[in-house]
Amino acid sequence: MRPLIIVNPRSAGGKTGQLFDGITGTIRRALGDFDVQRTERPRHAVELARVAAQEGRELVVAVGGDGCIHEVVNGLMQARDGGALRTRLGLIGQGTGGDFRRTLGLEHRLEHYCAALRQGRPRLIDIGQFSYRDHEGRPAEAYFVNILSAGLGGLVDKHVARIPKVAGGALAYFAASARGLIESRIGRLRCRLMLNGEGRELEMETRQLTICNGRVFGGGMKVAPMAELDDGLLEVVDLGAASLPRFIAVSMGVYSARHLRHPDVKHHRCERIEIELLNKDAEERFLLDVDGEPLGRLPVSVSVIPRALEVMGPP
Ligand SMILES: Nc1ncnc2c1ncn2[C@@H]1O[C@H](COP(=O)(O)OP(=O)(O)OP(=O)(O)O)[C@@H](O)[C@H]1O
Repeated sequence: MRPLIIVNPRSAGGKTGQLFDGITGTIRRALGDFDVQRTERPRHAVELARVAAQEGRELVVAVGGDGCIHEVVNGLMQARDGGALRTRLGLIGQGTGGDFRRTLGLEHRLEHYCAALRQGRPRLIDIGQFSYRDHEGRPAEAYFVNILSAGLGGLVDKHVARIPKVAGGALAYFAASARGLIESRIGRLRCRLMLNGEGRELEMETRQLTICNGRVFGGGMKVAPMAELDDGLLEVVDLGAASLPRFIAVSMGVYSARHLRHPDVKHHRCERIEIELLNKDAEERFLLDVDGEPLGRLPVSVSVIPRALEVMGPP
């Protein structure tokens, strides 16, 4: 069957919708004939990708930002649960963040994306599976491909989603981050980690705990440079509970991965982690950021599914 291209026309502040027709010729030269579906609403890409995999398509390409990739991965994984195992994921990054493609080693240029689709190396990568509470407090389950975090990141995402991006994505992120920082609360967490069949329990105070399959989040922050997409492991990075000025200094270090040498920052490794928030009064401000999307809140239980999905990486 022909590849399906799923386009989020709203990504990159709506630029993708305007630009896509202009790049179809280049994509066709790389892929041959394909079908296109544009998303009509949030989470529509989950449905489109699931049906595409159930129909037996060999390749589904996400054209959009990290949110679009997240949704397509969720659709492919839902289909995989029903036995549709062989659909590969391809990427043409169009969003503002581009965090997942950085771990994959894909440069943000159309010819590089097309080369990966045409002659790329299919990589079998791990996928995170998690159960959580949605914004209304109802139990829910989903998958992530890059990074799930609890704390400040989810609060920032919530504000990003509410700020109109007319003034530009970067300004919206800056305003949302500033507001998130001011409102940020320290979470008192109880975590249970499993590695090689052994469990251990940790209590910690933190403003941000990240559970990483990929390396980069927040539009270029190298929070887990040690993460490998296919090692069957999750890297857990705790950014600590410092006062705001010190926490901001730690966070700035994440852009160059300097944070790992900071005494406030702790690193753990696991195959599974359960996280519970002990100070329930912080619940509304200690939120989940999942592949850049504000999905809900704690408690969360996360496990890695080793080598679950094939992705077209660079040649
Ligand atoms: N037709 C649509 N109308 C409104 N929202 C949509 C539509 N299609 C997808 N979305 C939503 O757009 C959001 C952002 O998508 P995406 O991540 O692809 O772009 P971005 O935010 O520009 O990029 P990045 O996440 O890399 O910064 C997602 O939450 C997705 O659910």
